[in-house]
Amino acid sequence: MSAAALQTHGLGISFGAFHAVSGVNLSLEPGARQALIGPNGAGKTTLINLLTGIYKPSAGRVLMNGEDVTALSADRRARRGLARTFQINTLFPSLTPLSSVVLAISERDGLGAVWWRPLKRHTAVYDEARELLGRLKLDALADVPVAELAYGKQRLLEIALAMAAKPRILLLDEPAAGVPEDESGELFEVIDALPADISVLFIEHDMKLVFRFARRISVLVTGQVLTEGTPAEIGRDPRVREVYLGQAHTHAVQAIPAEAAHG
Ligand SMILES: Nc1ncnc2c1ncn2[C@@H]1O[C@H](COP(=O)(O)OP(=O)(O)OP(=O)(O)O)[C@@H](O)[C@H]1O
Repeated sequence: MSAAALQTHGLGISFGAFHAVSGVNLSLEPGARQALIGPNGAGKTTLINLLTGIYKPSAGRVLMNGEDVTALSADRRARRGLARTFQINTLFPSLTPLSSVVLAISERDGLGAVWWRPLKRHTAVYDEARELLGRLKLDALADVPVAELAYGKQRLLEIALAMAAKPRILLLDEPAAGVPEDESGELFEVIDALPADISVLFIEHDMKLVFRFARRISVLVTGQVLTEGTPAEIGRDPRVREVYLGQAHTHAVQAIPAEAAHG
């Protein structure tokens, strides 16, 4: 059996006496489309920060493709194929999608400013950037300044920038946050259609999107994994409904299908 793309054993972090994440065993299979859900303050972003190496854990281990990367910096993990996006937009508003992706590819390749390159390499970077924009359904908008793009398109561009690093694992922190409902489905369709060998873990509060796109769901509550399973298993788990009751995301409870679509 091949090793999980990403795995944690007993992962935890405390801020003073507060255990923000504790005892987390998470496994992301190759090609996963896995959701990480949980009420506000459950520790989802903190867990992503532990996975990427932004935070050093107080306990436990992180493995990529079976190799222990717990001691590696965020940079080293990124170079091994771990990429992420943030809850908040981090784009340069005056650049175009094409120039943004060209810069990201150049950074990956450790190359300096693109205009100093031999023409052949220069063309290859632009070709790769255009192909990536096409994959993210942004090709028609390649030359429009970022500030003029619909917010859903900006969020897709963030994913394009993460993809420019050629990751094997992609962590998406609320990719549809702030995106109007009519655009968020399309955004997740693009995520779903990313290459099958890329493992995706996404944080998402909208249960309709979670149950439509996740093949597996991990539920985090007060820093611990309450349960993990297929959408069908999670949809019929009364404990999951219970943790959402009384939370700001009460509307999420209604959106949890009794019989989830995926098996
Ligand atoms: N650097 C830090 N120092 C102290 N406490 C922190 C730190 N980072 C996170 N926390 C706390 O850890 C808890 C988990 O926060 P986190 O942002 O990971 O939750 P979340 O599940 O992502 O929430 P949301 O869904 O609202 O984004 C919160 O109580 C938060 O205040």
